[in-house]
Amino acid sequence: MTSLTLRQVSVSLGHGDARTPVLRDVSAACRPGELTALVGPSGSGKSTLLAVAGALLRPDSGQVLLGDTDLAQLGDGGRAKARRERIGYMFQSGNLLGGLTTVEQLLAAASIAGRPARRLRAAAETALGDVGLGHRLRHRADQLSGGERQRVALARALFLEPQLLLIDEPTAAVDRDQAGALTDLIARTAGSRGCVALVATHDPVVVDAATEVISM
Ligand SMILES: Nc1ncnc2c1ncn2[C@@H]1O[C@H](COP(=O)(O)OP(=O)(O)OP(=O)(O)O)[C@@H](O)[C@H]1O
Repeated sequence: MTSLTLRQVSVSLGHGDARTPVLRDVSAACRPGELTALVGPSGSGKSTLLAVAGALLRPDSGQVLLGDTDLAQLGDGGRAKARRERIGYMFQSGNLLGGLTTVEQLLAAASIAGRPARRLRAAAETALGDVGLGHRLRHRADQLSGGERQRVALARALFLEPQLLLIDEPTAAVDRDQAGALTDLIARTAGSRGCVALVATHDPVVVDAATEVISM
């Protein structure tokens, strides 16, 4: 199983006078199979850390180890491959495609990742069943509630079996009951799949369910 280790990661963002140090020598470790909560005040750099961990942003210095691979050392092609093959994202807005059904959302992600989408329909339906959406396979994203959209985004992130699951504020748009259910689902999935789940959050429900907490 693969862990995520950040060693002395520093990142500055912006250009010229607006250039701002956002992460300074951040070190952290996340174990596979566990939910790790990433907490800190607004603006402390949680989303930036997720972007670095997810090979979306290269740090100015430091190591970002996914297993033995230092993502900070990879070129653009290597980082794109790592994103496609090893990392699943669930970001705040969900980023679903309005005109597609829930099943098609997952198949589109598979296609983008270069997987044979046509052969994965049954697996997509199972993944949606796993997040409690087996009765919403033909609904389009714009016909779903906020919580249902979050669950589609989670199913899509998990569908391609990533080693690393990065999640930004999963419970921001849902009620308490749904927040609990979604958090359980993430923790259980990380446990059963053995993937790292790193979750940026302000929500005590998520923090209580986490085995590790990283404070920014
Ligand atoms: N392109 C940029 N140029 C300059 N500064 C930036 C840029 N993007 C983000 N920042 C700054 O970096 C800091 C960290 O932002 P980030 O989004 O990582 O924080 P966060 O902890 O996720 O916040 P929140 O909880 O509000 O989502 C903020 O102070 C922000 O203003």
